[in-house]
Amino acid sequence: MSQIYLTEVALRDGSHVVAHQFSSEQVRYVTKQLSEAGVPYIEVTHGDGLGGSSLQYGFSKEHDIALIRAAAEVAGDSKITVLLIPGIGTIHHLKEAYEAGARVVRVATHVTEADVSKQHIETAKALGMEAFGFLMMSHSASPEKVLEQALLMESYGADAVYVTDSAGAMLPSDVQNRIRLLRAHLNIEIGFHAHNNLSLAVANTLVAIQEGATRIDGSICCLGAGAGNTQTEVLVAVLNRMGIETGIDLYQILDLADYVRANILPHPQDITTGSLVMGYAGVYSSFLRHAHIAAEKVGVDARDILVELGKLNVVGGQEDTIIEVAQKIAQQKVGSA
Ligand SMILES: C[C@H](O)CC(=O)C(=O)O
Ligand SMILES: [Mn+2]
Repeated sequence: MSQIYLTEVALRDGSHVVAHQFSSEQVRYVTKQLSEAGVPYIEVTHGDGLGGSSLQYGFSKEHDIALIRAAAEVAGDSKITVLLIPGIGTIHHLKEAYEAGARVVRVATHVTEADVSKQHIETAKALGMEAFGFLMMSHSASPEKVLEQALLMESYGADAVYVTDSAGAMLPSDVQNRIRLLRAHLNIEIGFHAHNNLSLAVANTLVAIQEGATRIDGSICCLGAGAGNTQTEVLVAVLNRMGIETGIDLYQILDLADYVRANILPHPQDITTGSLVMGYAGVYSSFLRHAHIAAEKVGVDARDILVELGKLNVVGGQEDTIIEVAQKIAQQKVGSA
């Protein structure tokens, strides 16, 4: 079986969990340990990507560029990766990130909107970066639609395309159908990004690998939005047992997990009722914290908000809808009392 290349996403997807309050010191320490453990790709950005620090998504404690620079200083042989959602992040942000030391970009679009990634992928390639497409909310489109959109990213010059289970809603058969179809038709590598909202992240990741994905995301201690991602240290142990090469040292990654658990995690990354309902209803994982805040503000059940957001097929970038939905539920409650 081919070598698997892991991207550690705790310093980006985990940014949602810490309300985007990572400091340069934390980023420097974690990046150095990840690099020494042999993790090849380390993603460092605001949870919503370059330019995400805003009223809509939450302000960062420190500028993305300062965090990227801190990581790049200690990254050794690992590559610093950034996430960019066109419209939130711009070409200007991408060039700044490159100058600060980022060498890989994942251009993330909603699964039906790959056409907006063209300019960003082409610019990244012109800068000499690796450029990957990242199709968010892939559970919500048919395998054929995911393939159509992945082919667009390939035609723009992407080096790989990720099937992204943003809501942690995919069943193993959903992963199998999508990765199998992509593997049969793409000439570039395929990646998979999971969320653990239904406790399926490791299992789904193994299905993706079995179907030919060679680029996998993990977050140490599950430090990612919702219930977190595929837990890096668990995945490394499982892949070791299966004889699949990752180049990552198990004991070093376990030591770092102990550090992150003791010093960074604000709370254990359990599958809470909120995150479980997200997987069940197919809601974007980074909405969890916003839904809890809206529920408390308006005095309604966060689960009702999440179920309604699932029905509305709300996508990333529509965070302002969360409070509107909460208010509507509160009004309905008053009306029916
Ligand atoms: C901006 C999102 O948090 C990207 C991501 O990690 C996902 O869709 O999942
Ligand atoms: Mn994610």
